[in-house]
Amino acid sequence: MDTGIEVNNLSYDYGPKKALDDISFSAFSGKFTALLGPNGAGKSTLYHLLTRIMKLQSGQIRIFGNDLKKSPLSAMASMGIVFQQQTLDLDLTVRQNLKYFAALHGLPAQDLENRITERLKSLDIEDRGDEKVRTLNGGHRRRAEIARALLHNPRILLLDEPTVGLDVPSRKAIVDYVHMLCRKEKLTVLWATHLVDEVMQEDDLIILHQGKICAQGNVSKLSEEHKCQSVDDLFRKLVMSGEKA
Ligand SMILES: Nc1ncnc2c1ncn2[C@@H]1O[C@H](COP(=O)(O)OP(=O)(O)OP(=O)(O)O)[C@@H](O)[C@H]1O
Repeated sequence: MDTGIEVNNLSYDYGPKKALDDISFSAFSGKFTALLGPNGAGKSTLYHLLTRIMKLQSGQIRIFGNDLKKSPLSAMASMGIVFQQQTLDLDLTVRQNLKYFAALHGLPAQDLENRITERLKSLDIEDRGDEKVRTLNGGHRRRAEIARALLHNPRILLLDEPTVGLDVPSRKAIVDYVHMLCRKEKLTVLWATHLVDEVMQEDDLIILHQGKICAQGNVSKLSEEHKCQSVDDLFRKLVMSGEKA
């Protein structure tokens, strides 16, 4: 199993506020790694460092073995990103948004229409392709953003709380789709959430709390080790009670 993301001894502070405190973890190809943490745990800070929106202060990030600081372009080219805040242009159609992204990233024009169609089909929104994003509901907007993030066939998909504000069926559809995609395309998925029901038994889990990792590993193994029946139990035990893994 290839290591898509390797984070070593990463710390980040906003002045006196320590947002990440010496965290280390790996995320692997073909694995859905859930980064679970309550509000303020440090999830967005980590995503901003992984996507180079913010500069590293201390620690190291490797993307498929390459230091993100030393080889930023190849690392970034292998990433698809879905941010917490929606970033589609509401007055463009779904297809226009995807084409604009392709142009910005210098993707070849050849066969682009077909590739867009394929991605929209796989997310079950092909019929909405020529509609302005403004007319779409939150779930369909999110699917369009995922289709866009996958257009350049990245090996890593980073999603920062992608289901915030969605209703339960839309949430479930997106969670299921990304799990399926992860298996099928052997993607390294890092999925930040504060919702325990988005994590499945076969996933890898990182529990982040107040900038520190309180547990990490395969969900089934962690549940067994901590004698927990569910991710919810595990989260309560480790985060609420402050027990260390
Ligand atoms: N620009 C900033 N200046 C000062 N403190 C900040 C800043 N951004 C984040 N923080 C603090 O750093 C900590 C981690 O925040 P971060 O946004 O990374 O957490 P999060 O897990 O993504 O939370 P949320 O789910 O609410 O977005 C929090 O205590 C937050 O208040």
